[in-house]
Amino acid sequence: MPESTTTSTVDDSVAGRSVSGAPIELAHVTKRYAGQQAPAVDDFSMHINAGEIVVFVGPSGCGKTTTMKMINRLIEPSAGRIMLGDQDVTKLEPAQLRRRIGYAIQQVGLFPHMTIAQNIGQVPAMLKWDRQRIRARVDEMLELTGLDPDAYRGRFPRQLSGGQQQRVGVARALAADPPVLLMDEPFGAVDPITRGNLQDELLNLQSQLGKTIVFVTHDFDEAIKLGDRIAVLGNQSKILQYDTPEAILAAPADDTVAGFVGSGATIRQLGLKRVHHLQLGKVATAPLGVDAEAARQTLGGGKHLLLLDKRNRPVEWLSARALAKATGSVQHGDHLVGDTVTRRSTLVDALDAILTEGGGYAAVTGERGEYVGTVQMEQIMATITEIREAQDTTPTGSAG
Ligand SMILES: Nc1ncnc2c1ncn2[C@@H]1O[C@H](COP(=O)(O)OP(=O)(O)OP(=O)(O)O)[C@@H](O)[C@H]1O
Repeated sequence: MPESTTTSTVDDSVAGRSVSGAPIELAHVTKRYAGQQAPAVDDFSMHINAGEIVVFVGPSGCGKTTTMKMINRLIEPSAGRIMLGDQDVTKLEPAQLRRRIGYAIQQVGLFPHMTIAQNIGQVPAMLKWDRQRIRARVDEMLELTGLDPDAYRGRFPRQLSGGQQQRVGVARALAADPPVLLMDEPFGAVDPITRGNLQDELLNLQSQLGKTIVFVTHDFDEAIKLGDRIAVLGNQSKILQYDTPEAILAAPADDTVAGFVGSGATIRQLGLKRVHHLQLGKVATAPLGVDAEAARQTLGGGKHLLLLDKRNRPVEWLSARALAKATGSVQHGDHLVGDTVTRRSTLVDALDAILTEGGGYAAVTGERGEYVGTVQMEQIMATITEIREAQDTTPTGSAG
């Protein structure tokens, strides 16, 4: 007798990553809005692998959001079929669909009169989980998205920064452990530094969770950073190219896609490389409150001392010049650490952080924000030179 195979959606196609997501299949999907001549989405077909992040990128009004919202039936397709694993989404009950598909959007959409815990626990509550299980899940989700449960579960949305609200939005979308996550410009409304951090956190989370994620953005650099695959869409959601970021950058399918890749191609290639591809450097570090004389010995001939808090997180830079005048215990540096990167950050993020910091390098932090090393301007410049040299020797059109 053949061994029974489950209809489990686990797929090990994403190398080295655990996968809990389900594949999505869109077949000949069309959307016609009432009163519109042309369809907003015209005969769209796509297979999305389980456990991958697929980014829809394209000009405003091309149909990205409409296409995505048909997957969870916030918009009903006019024609075509959408399968989630082996289930036809049009045949699922709305509650079942919400459990299977998490949803995070730019406007976040947290309920202002509900606490953070109530917001995150909303779908589990709808699914009638018992209170203890909801409470445990809320705390787990807050931890996972980098918010201290004790500090945040009882707060209201207005008591959080924009970036923290986005984290709660992601926590809420993940609360019922759906295999699929739809994200519509979820980081669109925050400043560039917070945005870079949220992107890093999403990648970190995804490496643990392996969901199937459909992500909509206008921003091609965001697509390169997050996407296992990018779908470049034209009008009426026509798929101009659907491939890995590397393949699209190396060989854009047509002039429109090439226009997206644009003249900043070298910088964009830099967006494919991550900090973990580089050997991290070191600077002298010392805890806040260090004795000035001991700090001078630690610094030796270095230009800057990096001051760390109790949890080894970088907080302030202290220049050799300022340290020379210091006496007693050092409580402050001469400028705050403005931006840091993680090993998952791209070299574009690293370049940004280095320019923000102004000293020729930026601190790299680990999973809990602790200092692990530095990335230096010279390393970025060397990588740019390598990319340019490779471009000069790669014949056009070859996907290297
Ligand atoms: N409810 C609606 N009724 C009629 N037309 C609509 C409706 N929603 C969207 N459209 C039209 O459908 C097309 C696709 O819109 P959609 O919001 O999917 O595009 P998009 O690529 O997500 O745009 P953006 O990047 O600006 O958010 C647009 O021409 C839009 O005007």
